[in-house]
Amino acid sequence: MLEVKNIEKIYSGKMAVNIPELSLAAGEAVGLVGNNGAGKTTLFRMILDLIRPSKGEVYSKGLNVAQSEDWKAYTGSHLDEGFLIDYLTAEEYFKFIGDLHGLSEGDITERLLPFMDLFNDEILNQRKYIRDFSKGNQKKIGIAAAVLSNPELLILDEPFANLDPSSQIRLKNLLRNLRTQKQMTMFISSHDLSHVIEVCERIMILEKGQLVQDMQTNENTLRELESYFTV
Ligand SMILES: Nc1ncnc2c1ncn2[C@@H]1O[C@H](COP(=O)(O)OP(=O)(O)OP(=O)(O)O)[C@@H](O)[C@H]1O
Repeated sequence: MLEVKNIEKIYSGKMAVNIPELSLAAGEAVGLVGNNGAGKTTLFRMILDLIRPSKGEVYSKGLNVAQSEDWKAYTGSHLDEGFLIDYLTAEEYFKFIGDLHGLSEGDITERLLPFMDLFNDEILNQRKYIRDFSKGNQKKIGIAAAVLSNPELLILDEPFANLDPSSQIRLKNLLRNLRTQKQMTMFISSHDLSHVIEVCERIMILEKGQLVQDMQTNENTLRELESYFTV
């Protein structure tokens, strides 16, 4: 589904990302963990062609993301609130995204149903612009918009950040359901080790721009990660 080949990103002479090889199979859910500044967002930005690598290429289903637009039709992503249109209401934004994918109002309503628990009556019918929502609620809007098109590939940067504990658990369950019901391929970065392990069957550790570990999740993974990050 996704292949990264010999990718490098250099900022002001400093290597931010340096990954010779990385691939995600269709249907796989992969968690990306790493300390602040490890390069997670930079990697996602290159995968989504939001920034160009200094060297190397990203292929989505064999298409070079820098040379094709076709991958955008089956890719959903939310990296930060910059993805949102903050002068729209949540409903207007969902309609905008739905229109891009040819969805009717009925389709949008139906596809938002699994988000009702997560939305907690604080997102729809609020008569306010996205810019006036809390950071956590903006994140919920962004994640729902990313999932709205029922993408084959879903990329989320720190989806659990800024969410209260109940919302984190609801989001975790929602992502797990998307995996099992729709076989969505997922690439998710997180500082929340326990949640990301529960959603993803494979975990990669990024350190100073390099992939230093790539492991299948099992009952020991949380302990292994905690000991890795204990300094
Ligand atoms: N536009 C930029 N200009 C210069 N340096 C940048 C830029 N974007 C990122 N960097 C640098 O690249 C490195 C990786 O940053 P990145 O934001 O990708 O890390 P991250 O793993 O997502 O961190 P965090 O967990 O704090 O969000 C950092 O050293 C950062 O300062």
